[in-house]
Amino acid sequence: MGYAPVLVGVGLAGIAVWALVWVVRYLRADAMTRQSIRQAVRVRRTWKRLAQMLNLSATDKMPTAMASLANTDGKPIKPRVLVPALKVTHDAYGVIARAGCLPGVGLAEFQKAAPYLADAWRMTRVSALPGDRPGHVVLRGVRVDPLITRTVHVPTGRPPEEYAKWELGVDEYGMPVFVPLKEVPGVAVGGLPGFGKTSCVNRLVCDWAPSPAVQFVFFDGKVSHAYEGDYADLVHRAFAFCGDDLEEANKLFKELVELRRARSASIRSVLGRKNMWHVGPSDDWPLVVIVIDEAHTYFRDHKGSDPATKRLAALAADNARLVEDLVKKGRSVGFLALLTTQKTTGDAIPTFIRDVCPVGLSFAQKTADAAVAALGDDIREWPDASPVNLQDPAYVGVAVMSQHGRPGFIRIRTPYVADEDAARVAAETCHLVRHPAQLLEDLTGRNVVDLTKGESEPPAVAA
Ligand SMILES: Nc1ncnc2c1ncn2[C@@H]1O[C@H](COP(=O)(O)OP(=O)(O)OP(=O)(O)O)[C@@H](O)[C@H]1O
Repeated sequence: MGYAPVLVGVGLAGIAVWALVWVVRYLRADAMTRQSIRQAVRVRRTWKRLAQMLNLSATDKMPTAMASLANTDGKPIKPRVLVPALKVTHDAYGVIARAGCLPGVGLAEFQKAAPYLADAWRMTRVSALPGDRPGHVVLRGVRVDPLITRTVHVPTGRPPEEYAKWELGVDEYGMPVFVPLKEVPGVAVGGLPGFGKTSCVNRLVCDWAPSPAVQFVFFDGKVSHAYEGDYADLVHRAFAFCGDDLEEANKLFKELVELRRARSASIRSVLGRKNMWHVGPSDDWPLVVIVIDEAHTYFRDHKGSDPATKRLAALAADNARLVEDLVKKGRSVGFLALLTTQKTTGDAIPTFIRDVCPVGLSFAQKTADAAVAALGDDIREWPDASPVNLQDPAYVGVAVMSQHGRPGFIRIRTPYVADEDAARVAAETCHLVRHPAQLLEDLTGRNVVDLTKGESEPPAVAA
């Protein structure tokens, strides 16, 4: 008994420290997070009652052994009402609650109750998703709509922890969205002008630029010279750049196809594998990211019978053939093509290229047909997610993408990357630029053109 005051004192001190931590966290949080903290407190406080009102509880009529032992007066034992255990955390957008399932109360019941939970918790939306462990669900409540909350991404300038992970932004529940681009040969990004395509690609370039295992080449169909356009700063991190000149583009595409063929011819002797992704990109064998912005410039059919127009038409057809080669055969030897265009219809990006790009992303579109061209026929079955609904200026920077491994589409708020930040990253990382053809020649001791002839196996080089 003599220890009781000490124990009470320790308990009170613990509570005081806990309260102090919370007060400091609350005071240091921004206005949006503070509101979420208050909401999280209310969600916890009202959960027991609310769960029962929404039929998210179970009744256990069988008395527990302890209750039976304690029941000495023989009165019937009252059934127990079980309420799912709830762990609530918060962020700037709202709350994240992890709930345990009960007999008869699972994911389907939580999904059914989601609109009522949203009303009770004063949220714009509540979603119920499978939890990270079996028998659990995650309830995500957002107070502000993450899709119309503009965000900014400041690139760290540090190499990415994982290769080829494309961090895109947050979904409509404020949860981070990323796409693994390992083993992906092509990405097609569509959307009306000024809705954020270039900014979205900028982010990828800025995030990956600090890694020497990635080399970039830019095609910008909107400008004649690199210093004029969106890539004026990023170009310093590229081993090659091409503007809207079809002839120059054709030459550069041809060089890239030569490089692709040379890599295919030598990959086994250099890397000891048939697929670069089995070992991952390296400083000597980097992932070659080919950004083709305003792609329609290079592939558009030119109609006319005069010699100049015929020549342009021939170049455009040849460009399409070359890019098809890079997308269809480049994956295993470390090529990734990122094509952006305003309308991903067949006249802008030939369907034989677009249809082999496994990842498709669309910013706002004007018509349902343009949405189908960008995202496939399935988008007709998900009208709520259609990029046609994103034409309001509030949705600049919002894209639609098909869900990986699940039916349906997700909408993503991509962040804005300021030009100054892109310039900073490019300046800090420009010393990492290497021409992949030169790197291959250093590895094999042979010229890229000789390698593609394949008359004999190139000399073996240690991986
Ligand atoms: N994610 C974003 N969040 C907020 N604003 C953005 C975002 N992305 C772009 N913007 C704004 O929209 C403008 C146009 O963006 P961007 O150049 O990326 O569009 P685009 O779709 O590539 O257009 P175009 O087809 O004409 O090249 C930017 O200058 C910026 O002000």
